[in-house]
Amino acid sequence: MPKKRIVVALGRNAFGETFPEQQKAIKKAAGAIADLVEDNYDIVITHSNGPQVGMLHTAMTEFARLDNHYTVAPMPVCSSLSQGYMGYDLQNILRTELLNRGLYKPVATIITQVKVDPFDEAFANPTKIIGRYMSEEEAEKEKKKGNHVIKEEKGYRRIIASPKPLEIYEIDSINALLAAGQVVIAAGGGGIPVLEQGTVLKGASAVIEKDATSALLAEAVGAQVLLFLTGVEKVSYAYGQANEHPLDTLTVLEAQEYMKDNIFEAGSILPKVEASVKFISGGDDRKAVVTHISKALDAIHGKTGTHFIK
Ligand SMILES: Nc1ncnc2c1ncn2[C@@H]1O[C@H](COP(=O)(O)OP(=O)(O)O)[C@@H](O)[C@H]1O
Ligand SMILES: NC(=O)OP(=O)(O)O
Repeated sequence: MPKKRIVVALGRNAFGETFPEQQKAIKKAAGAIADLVEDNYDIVITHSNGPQVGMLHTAMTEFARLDNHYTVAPMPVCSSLSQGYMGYDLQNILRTELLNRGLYKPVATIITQVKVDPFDEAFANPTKIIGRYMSEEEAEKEKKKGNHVIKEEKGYRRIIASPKPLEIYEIDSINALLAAGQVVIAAGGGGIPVLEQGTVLKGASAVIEKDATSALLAEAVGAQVLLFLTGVEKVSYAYGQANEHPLDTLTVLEAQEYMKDNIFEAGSILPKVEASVKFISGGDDRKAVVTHISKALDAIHGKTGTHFIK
């Protein structure tokens, strides 16, 4: 049987928020990915980084404040750091999982830059939540540093601009590794946002929505399947309300109608719906599926998950 290509987008719950939590959580993700390797897929993994990039930026800013030998790390540098350490744990733990199953398959992380438009309206309208919950006092401090915050039920969060991903610069490297039969981890945290200035790529102070980049990545590697592994088994209609019902399938037309009616929550499930619609609308014989991280293989075999259809 010819091999199929799949892009697996791991959500926040695949990592936890601290280093020890991350190592534990990734074991589950590694199990899901190894199942897909055994199921004969060529795999590109991408992942969230909201909590991690926020933590890194706060930590690097504090170091710089405490010791003038250090300078503040700009947000795109923090994005690259998150790709590095999250990719490190993921490739390491996945390698072990594969070896324990008697499979030898190299796993490599690509530090990935993604083009954004300097005139993207998102730069004037920050929406992307990063970092942990903060107290009112901490939120005030962030505002004084020039950062943006919003108030949620459980506390305050930092928000940052989230421009649209336009192009993946390292796509040839990703495709070369895939062609060599390797598992690739790429475009973590939506990719490092960069502005093209002649021959220079200049990091932008932003965090790209990883669901949006996942669709771009799936297109660019010629994937047949885009799989979002998140915290729920299915996308629901009227999530959290009395009339909530999980959806086995969503046609493009239904999804578009529901999006027009604001049925899906921005910043969580909406970007997965948008990305799924974009991906399956772009070609034939494509699948986009949203499910819980523990249900990856079942969902791929059509036993659960929300399946987007034309
Ligand atoms: N309509 C919906 N259907 C299913 N889950 C929803 C819906 N609206 C909001 N959610 C919540 O959104 C979460 C997924 O968003 P998020 O956690 O931001 O994604 P990720 O797993 O990629 O980090 C789900 O686990 C669920 O808690
Ligand atoms: N970059 C990104 O979309 O991360 P989250 O999924 O953690 O928000």
